[in-house]
Amino acid sequence: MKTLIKGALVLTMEKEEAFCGDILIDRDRIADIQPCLDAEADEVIDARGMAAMPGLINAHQHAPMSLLRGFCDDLKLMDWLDKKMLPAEARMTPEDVYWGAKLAMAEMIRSGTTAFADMYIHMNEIASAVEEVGMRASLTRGLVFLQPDGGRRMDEAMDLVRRWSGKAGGRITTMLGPHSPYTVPPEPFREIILLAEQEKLAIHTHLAESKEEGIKIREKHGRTPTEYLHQLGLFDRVHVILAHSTNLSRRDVGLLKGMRGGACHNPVSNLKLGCGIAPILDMAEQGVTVGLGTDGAGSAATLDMFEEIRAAAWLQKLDYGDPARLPAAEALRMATAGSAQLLDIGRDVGTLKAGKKADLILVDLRKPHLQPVHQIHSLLAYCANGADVDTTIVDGKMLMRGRRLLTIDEEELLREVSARAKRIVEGI
Ligand SMILES: N[C@@H](CCSC[C@H]1O[C@@H](n2cnc3c(=O)[nH]cnc32)[C@H](O)[C@@H]1O)C(=O)O
Ligand SMILES: [Zn+2]
Repeated sequence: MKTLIKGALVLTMEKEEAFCGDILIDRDRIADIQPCLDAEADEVIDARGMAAMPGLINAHQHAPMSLLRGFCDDLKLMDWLDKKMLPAEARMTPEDVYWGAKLAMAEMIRSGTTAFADMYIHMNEIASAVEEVGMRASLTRGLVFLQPDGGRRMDEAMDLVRRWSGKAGGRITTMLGPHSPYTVPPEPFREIILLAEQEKLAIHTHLAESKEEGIKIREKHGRTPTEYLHQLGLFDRVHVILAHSTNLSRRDVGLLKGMRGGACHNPVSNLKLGCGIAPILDMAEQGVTVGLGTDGAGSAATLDMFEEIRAAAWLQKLDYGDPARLPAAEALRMATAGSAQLLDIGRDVGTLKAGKKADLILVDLRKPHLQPVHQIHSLLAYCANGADVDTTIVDGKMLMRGRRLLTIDEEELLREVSARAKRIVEGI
């Protein structure tokens, strides 16, 4: 199966400049990108007036939390989590999680996201939904060690790894997910790191999201959350995704130097929960990879990565009082190549290049807010919204075309989620 995309404004993210050109997709991979291709193809997409760019990659998500969107906003992080999210999650059945994950994927595909990293429960259902829908995902079972559970969570974590690593034609990968410094004590954290080393798995965790977390960890361990994880050996032994990394001192940033993986910045969630501005430019200066994510829709509100790109840029400009900080092209790079590196799939996705997987989107520029086209990076970073995405392709397969979802029955989806969401939050 060959698809030829004709006449797009192509932003490869490999080269600085965009150019008008054609993209040939052969099965799951990009076969060629040239100003003009005269190739045979089973399907030709007329992409004149559209920008083609790598699919956006959401490097930190709790997909089924879409069922909890808008149910308890404007609360402090720890209250939000302990009093609202955890009780609601305790009521979620595996089927709820399946439909919640599908709801999130419908929104992600509609807004140009092609891959995501997820940490949640009932991972078997999330993996099945990913397999069915056609997205790419790095999945982890979130591990919280506040009460003894007889090893159930760890068993589920390894069950996910054994069952699903490399499945769905390689679209699904897995990691281990110790939730955070404040929910995982030193002993289990050490064991997880050891297991990750032995099994060659990466780790996905939350770090230093709120000021309260800093106070908690100092009381318990006499150090900052970053020092705590550093002392456990996390940064020099395995590939890690560090979600948030909001409250980091200069010294903390120094401790990340040389780490594999990097930080996933979630600016909208940080803004909404009043958590602070992550020092992502300091991290990047130390050679630490920075990617972008939304966090679950419970905290972030939407899963539109264009909002994150914009918020990331705005926050750095505001923080430094300097509009030259985090220019448009760099913010776009974080949401594509940066996040791809965090998911450890940078060889295959994150830029458009012959030989790489065909994970890409077409953004329709024929709209008043996206004209005229002086500077395509600026338009995409500062003016575009998820709703401007016309076509979403993952692994060479069309998941949305002309804004119509091709692998999800939206009517059925909306029916399922409204009844389930109501039941889950009743009385909380
Ligand atoms: N609660 C699960 C394990 C954790 S899954 C991932 C967890 O992260 C939680 N979560 C979502 N967003 C955030 C955030 O911003 N900070 C901290 N935790 C979050 C989410 O509610 C979910 O409980 C259990 O009992 O086994
Ligand atoms: Zn999170």
